Formats: sequence, structure tokens, C-alpha cells
Amino acid sequence: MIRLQDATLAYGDRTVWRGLDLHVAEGEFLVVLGPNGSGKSSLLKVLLGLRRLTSGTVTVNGRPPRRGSDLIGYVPQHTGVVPRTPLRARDLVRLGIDGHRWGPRPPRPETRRRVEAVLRDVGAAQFADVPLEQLSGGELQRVRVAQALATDPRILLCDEPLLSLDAEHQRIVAELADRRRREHGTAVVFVTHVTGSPADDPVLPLADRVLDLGEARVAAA
Ligand SMILES: Nc1ncnc2c1ncn2[C@@H]1O[C@H](COP(=O)(O)OP(=O)(O)OP(=O)(O)O)[C@@H](O)[C@H]1O
Repeated sequence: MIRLQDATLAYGDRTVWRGLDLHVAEGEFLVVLGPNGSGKSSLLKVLLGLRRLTSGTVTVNGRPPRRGSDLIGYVPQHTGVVPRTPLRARDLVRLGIDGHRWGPRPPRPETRRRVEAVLRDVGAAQFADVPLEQLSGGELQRVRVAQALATDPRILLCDEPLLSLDAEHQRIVAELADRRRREHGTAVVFVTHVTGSPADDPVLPLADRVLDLGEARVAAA
């Protein structure tokens, strides 16, 4: 699904990582670790087609990454919503499907059905009509996972989605990603910070493999 070969990324004369080789197969759960500034978000940007490698190659499903691809779902870091945003959870998920067509038109019936299904899947149906600003952090992150899964992606990229959630919601959000790969074979790339003991971490026990970009950078230096 994802392949990087001898990949190097630099901003100007600052090399973020060098000589990275990586293969993520269907249904695989890759955890990406590394200190601040080690290039975790930049790796996701490369996979999203928002950044080009400085050298080396990257393919997603056999092709160069492409912006806005339906193949990829993306869950961002938890941030609050702008106060008085006139959107409900259901609208945010719909934006994941037809955001490029957003306008006064009502959703198509198949879009409406997909939104319902994905909200149900992540356990967010009961707050589907609540304005986003009234949701708790954990509820909002569940809705963002639903939005990322709305196009039935083959790859799920998660950029530290657990930050500032309590332990229970960290576990719930991590398990949503894990269930997705087990039930649908979606490849998961999950950027996270390990703070406590690895055994108690909500994500590490789910990983098939761990990429430590701090180590990668040291090893390649
Ligand atoms: N657009 C940019 N232009 C120049 N430098 C950048 C740009 N984006 C990121 N960087 C630099 O590249 C390095 C890697 O940034 P990145 O955000 O990928 O790291 P990260 O591992 O995700 O960090 P954090 O854990 O703090 O989120 C940092 O030193 C950052 O300042």
C-alpha cells in the first residue's frame, strides 16, 4: 500500500530524515514515534501528496501520492472547533465525502446513508445532530475518525489524534483505527507520543511495527 525507498526530506538545507525505507502492507498497523521536529507530520504530508521528497521514491497504492485522494483518510491532532461553527457532527462527516461539492444542495441519498453508517460504526450516532462546539474532545475525535473513514479509504493516517484526550477516549480512538484495519484491511499509519509505560500505552500494543524517526535520523546521520 505504502512504499518509500531511500527517501530523504529536507526543508532548505535542513534535512529532516534521510535514506528512509518503509513498506506498509494492507491491514498493517504502523506506529510512528519520534521527538518534536523529527518529521512525523512531514512524513504524513508526503503520503498525502502535500510535500515532495527531496530524493528517493514514494508510492501509495503503486502510484505517486495525490492530493485529495479518496484512498486516504486523515485524522488530525485534536483541536477544538471555532466557536459558533454552524456545523453538526453529521455535517463534518458529510464534508469528508462531498466537501468539494459543499453548497446549498441537500446530500445525495447514498451520501446520507454512508454518513449514518460511519457515524454508527464509530459510536457517534447519538450526537450526530449536536453542534460541534458542544462536543467533548473525545466525542469530537470520534467524529473526526468517522470523517476520515467516510470515503472507505484503504489507508488511514492519524497525526497524534490522542493528544489531550483522557485515557478512556485515547483507548476508544486507537481501537477504532485497529478495528478498521482488522475488518477492512485498511493500512494504518499512526503518529503518537509514548508518555507512560509502553505496556499501558493505548497504541503501542496494537502496532505490527514501530518506526522511530528519532532513531532513523540518528542512524542515517
Ligand atoms: N514548511 C516548512 N518549512 C520549513 N521547515 C519546516 C516546514 N514544515 C516543517 N518544518 C520543519 O521540519 C521539521 C519537522 O517538522 P514536523 O512537523 O514534520 O515534525 P514532527 O515530528 O511532526 O514534530 P511535532 O512532534 O512537534 O509535531 C521541524 O524542524 C520543522 O520546523
